Formats: sequence, structure tokens, C-alpha cells
Amino acid sequence: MTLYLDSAIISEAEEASLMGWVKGITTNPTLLAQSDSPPETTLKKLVQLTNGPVFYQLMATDFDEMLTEGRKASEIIGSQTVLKIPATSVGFQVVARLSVSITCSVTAIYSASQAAVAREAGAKIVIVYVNRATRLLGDGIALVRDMASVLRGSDTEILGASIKSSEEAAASLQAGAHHLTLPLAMLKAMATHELSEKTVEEFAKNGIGLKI
Ligand SMILES: O=C[C@H](O)COP(=O)(O)O
Repeated sequence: MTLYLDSAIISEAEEASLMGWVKGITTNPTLLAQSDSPPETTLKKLVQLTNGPVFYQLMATDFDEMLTEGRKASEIIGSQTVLKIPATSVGFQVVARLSVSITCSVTAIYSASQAAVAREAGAKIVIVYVNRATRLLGDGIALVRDMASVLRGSDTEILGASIKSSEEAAASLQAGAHHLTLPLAMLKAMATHELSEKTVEEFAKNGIGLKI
């Protein structure tokens, strides 16, 4: 399992890097628009802040332009590139073409059948917007479960995105998500429990340890 930061804000990527357990960064056009640098500069900075994958989502919608954009992103990000390609008819064609040379994920997947098509097209990762799916379809966790069932036995892995609580994060993993991507605040929330803090306070009050 891998936890990724879902952000293009450099200060957040720096903080996630210091955590030591966040192993890559996912971006999308909306997140890149929140950065104060042009996308090319932001992506180069993000690459410096992680040893793991840096995901870039294609904006173009025309087949040839998508190929060009994907190759350009790969030149900027280098060996850490994972392309995020939207789950559209042309998107699947682009995955089939680019996945032979660049790691591809398919994003904005809303059905188990789209996950199966993504796998056949050569995607290594399928991205499911868990909370959005709950809001739009009724049960995002059930969608993760269905996707996991369809992909069982294949190399294609599920990345859960649009996670709004620690409980939703855990439920996504239990349902079969291999990885999660989360905003910085959600990563911190995942690592925190009030009882852990209370327990530490208790030890601090009553215990002793090595002199340092
Ligand atoms: O890249 C996709 C985002 O993770 C979706 O999250 P959101 O539903 O919070 O916008």
C-alpha cells in the first residue's frame, strides 16, 4: 500500500516529504491551478520533493494532442512520471498507445466495467473518486469493492481519491483499494487519534525513560 499527497502546493509537498511515509504526489488541473508557478515549474519542484511517482493529468481532449501532452509531461517529470488519463473513449485509446512506454493511470472511473477496460488498455492504476462516487452514485465504497473484484488476479491496482475522512480511507482500503491519495490535512488526520495523544500524556506523567 502507498499513501500519496494530493496537492500541487510546494509547501505542502515539503511537509509531506518530511513525514517520511508519504511516497509520491498526485496532481490534477485544479490542483495545478492553485500553485503560484506555471505547471512545468511546479512539476519540476514536486519531483525534487519525492522519490516516488508524480502524477500528471492530461488536459487535452484530442487524441494526437493527448499523446503530445503525455510525452511532454514525461520529459518534464522523467522516470517518476505517472500519467492520469481520464476514462473517456479517446482516453482509453491514449492509454493503449502510451502505456507501452510511460506508466499510465486512468482517472475519474465510475464503474467496474471502466476499470476492466483500463486494465485491457494497459493502465497500471485505476483511480476512483470514492466520496464523489458516494455523492453521485450512492456508494463509493461498493464501487471500490466491485472494481477490486473485476481486477482480481491482474497487475492493475486501485488508487482511492476524493477521500473525506479517516473512516472513508480505512473503508476504501478494506474494500480493496491498494493505494490512497489524500490532501495534507487528511494525511494528518489519518495519523492522529485523540486516544493516542491521551495515552502519551499518561506515560509522560507516570513513566521514566532513558536520559537524553
Ligand atoms: O484528482 C481527483 C481528486 O482527488 C478528487 O477529489 P475531490 O472529489 O475532493 O475533488
